[in-house]
Amino acid sequence: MTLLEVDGISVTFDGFRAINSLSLSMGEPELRAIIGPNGAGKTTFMDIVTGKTRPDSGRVVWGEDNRDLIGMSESAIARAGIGRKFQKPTVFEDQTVRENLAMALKARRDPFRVLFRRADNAGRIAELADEISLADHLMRKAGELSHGQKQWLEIGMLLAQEPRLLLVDEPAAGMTPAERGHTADLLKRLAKTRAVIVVEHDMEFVRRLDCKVTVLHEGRVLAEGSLDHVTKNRDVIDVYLGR
Ligand SMILES: Nc1ncnc2c1ncn2[C@@H]1O[C@H](COP(=O)(O)OP(=O)(O)OP(=O)(O)O)[C@@H](O)[C@H]1O
Repeated sequence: MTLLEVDGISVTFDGFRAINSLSLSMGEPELRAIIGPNGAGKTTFMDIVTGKTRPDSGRVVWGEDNRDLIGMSESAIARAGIGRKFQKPTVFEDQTVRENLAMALKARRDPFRVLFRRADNAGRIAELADEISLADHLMRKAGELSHGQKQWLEIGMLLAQEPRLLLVDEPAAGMTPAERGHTADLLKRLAKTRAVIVVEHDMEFVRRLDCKVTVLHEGRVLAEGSLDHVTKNRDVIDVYLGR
């Protein structure tokens, strides 16, 4: 089913059109990589979907009841089920992995959870830690983790919110090759039950994701398809070679 339908959005900053009639559709579940040269509009696209930037025109249609997200606050969009992972990890370094995950679970405002006071928080923390491969690190301070582990912890904290769509910005940046492989596997696993959009420059990483790729250029979709398909596209080659 279609979870997110971005329909003809445009944004202009001081006369410069950063997003130009961009349309894109995401299924649930689906894993999608968004690539594109610097300034292509990838960050602005995520800013629009998460409510940080309001487009001048177009619609962002969400979920079964076709709700238009435009005009909704960032927090309302997060509550509707869209989680965003920024490039830099923002975990609480002085807290343990367990405490970070517990805080993220507490932040989740689900009326049913409040009503029934779910006693299985410890169980959920264990599940989350397992999912992000930090089960053996629950008592460590987040500040002691490697860069990759911090990124996974933050993904775990987002998962505590049970998002239906996860936007992940350059997850492979700064990671060791082993961490990159692990992160690709994690994202592929997560995308089996939800929608995951990964914005990434590292083509080797995108190849490992083995998913549909959307190439952005000058604020619009230049090509879409498998990585092999888009990298054979003449327009894509020209853009990447700067011709
Ligand atoms: N708030 C703003 N004011 C003015 N121009 C902006 C603003 N935000 C983005 N832009 C411009 O819009 C264009 C798209 O930027 P954006 O950051 O979305 O690209 P990107 O694909 O994420 O690039 P990168 O890969 O370098 O992160 C760029 O030319 C950028 O300079």
